[in-house]
Amino acid sequence: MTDIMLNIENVDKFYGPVGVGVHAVKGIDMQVARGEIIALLGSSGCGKTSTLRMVAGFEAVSRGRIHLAGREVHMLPPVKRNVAMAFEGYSLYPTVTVRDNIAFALKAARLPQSEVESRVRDVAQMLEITDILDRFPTSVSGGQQQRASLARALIRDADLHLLDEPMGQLEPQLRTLLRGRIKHFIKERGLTAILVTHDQTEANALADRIAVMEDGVLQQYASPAEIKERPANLFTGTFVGEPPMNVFPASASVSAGEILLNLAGGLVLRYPEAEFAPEVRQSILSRGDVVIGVRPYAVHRGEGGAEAQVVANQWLGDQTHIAAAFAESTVVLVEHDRARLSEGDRIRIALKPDDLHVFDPDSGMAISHGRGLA
Ligand SMILES: Nc1ncnc2c1ncn2[C@@H]1O[C@H](COP(=O)(O)OP(=O)(O)OP(=O)(O)O)[C@@H](O)[C@H]1O
Repeated sequence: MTDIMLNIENVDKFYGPVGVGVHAVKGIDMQVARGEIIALLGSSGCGKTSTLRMVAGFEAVSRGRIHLAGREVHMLPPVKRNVAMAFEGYSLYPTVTVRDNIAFALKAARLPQSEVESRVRDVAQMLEITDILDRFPTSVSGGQQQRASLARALIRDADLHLLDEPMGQLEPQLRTLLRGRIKHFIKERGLTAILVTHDQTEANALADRIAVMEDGVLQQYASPAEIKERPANLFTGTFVGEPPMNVFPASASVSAGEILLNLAGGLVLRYPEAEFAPEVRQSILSRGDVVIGVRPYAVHRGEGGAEAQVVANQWLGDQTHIAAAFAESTVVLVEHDRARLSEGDRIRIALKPDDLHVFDPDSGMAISHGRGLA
């Protein structure tokens, strides 16, 4: 049986009166296992910070319940929840050194001095802030303050660690280095952590599971690989993945043993019926109108296929992004080598059944991924 550390049950957040105010979080259900790292990922205003703050106790829960480590906590004040939190604006105490800021909770818990010292040393080394430990917060940079705040949270023995955009102010190189170290630190100590981020690279690199949010709704809660391979709906399909998934409206029909996907501009993709499982065929054909999605890495140039006309070709140093006019829209392809293509060149592109994601155009829900049902 999984050991559940956090259980968020049907939680809503209204700013203002329930049912009337801003409905920032809508009926979220989420469980986090002990030792798991979760990323709350979504665009600005999707409700991630509100969710985190309700778990921490800084915002009241409008509806629903939250259990942490077997205790019902949603009515408890923050100090009674045993949660450690690092977030922007959660300022360090200006009158004590960075070292004393980081050590504060451990000293308050009366841990032996030698243990406090060694734990501060470890976390400071991990976050590359050893050299500023004896300075005061106002005399260090924003990025250093952010790491000190992160250290202060990570050093604590808490049931849950909440990290809100913990690396937002750091240089990309340092962020890449620290991501790996922070993950190792959390895993080595068996901590349970929720990270809020709008950076999908960070979510993919750090998290065991990603909770994708949009418009206050939990859109999908799954491992990074599953979200990429089996997006639950058009939103996650197009939000997660860089460059984003290509999507095209299509109407599906069958003719002479072939499935036809009729795209805009009279473009028709043809597949032998046997390329799709019977239940997938039936599901697609019964709807007729669908949206098909294909990841840029899965679009291949070659013989056969459908024609597209290059509108842009960019070499990014390690990969090429090609954009081409296709089905009265644009298709983006990623290739690993430099492509000798100019604007206006005609290419043929193939979309394999294995790489097609099919969605319901009304609900946005996934119908199939590759040859199997969603
Ligand atoms: N105190 C508040 N009063 C009224 N509305 C609020 C308040 N705080 C947040 N909101 C609204 O609730 C919604 C969700 O906000 P929230 O801060 O949780 O989103 P977010 O995904 O964390 O965004 P960001 O990444 O920009 O911080 C937004 O529409 C926001 O304007």
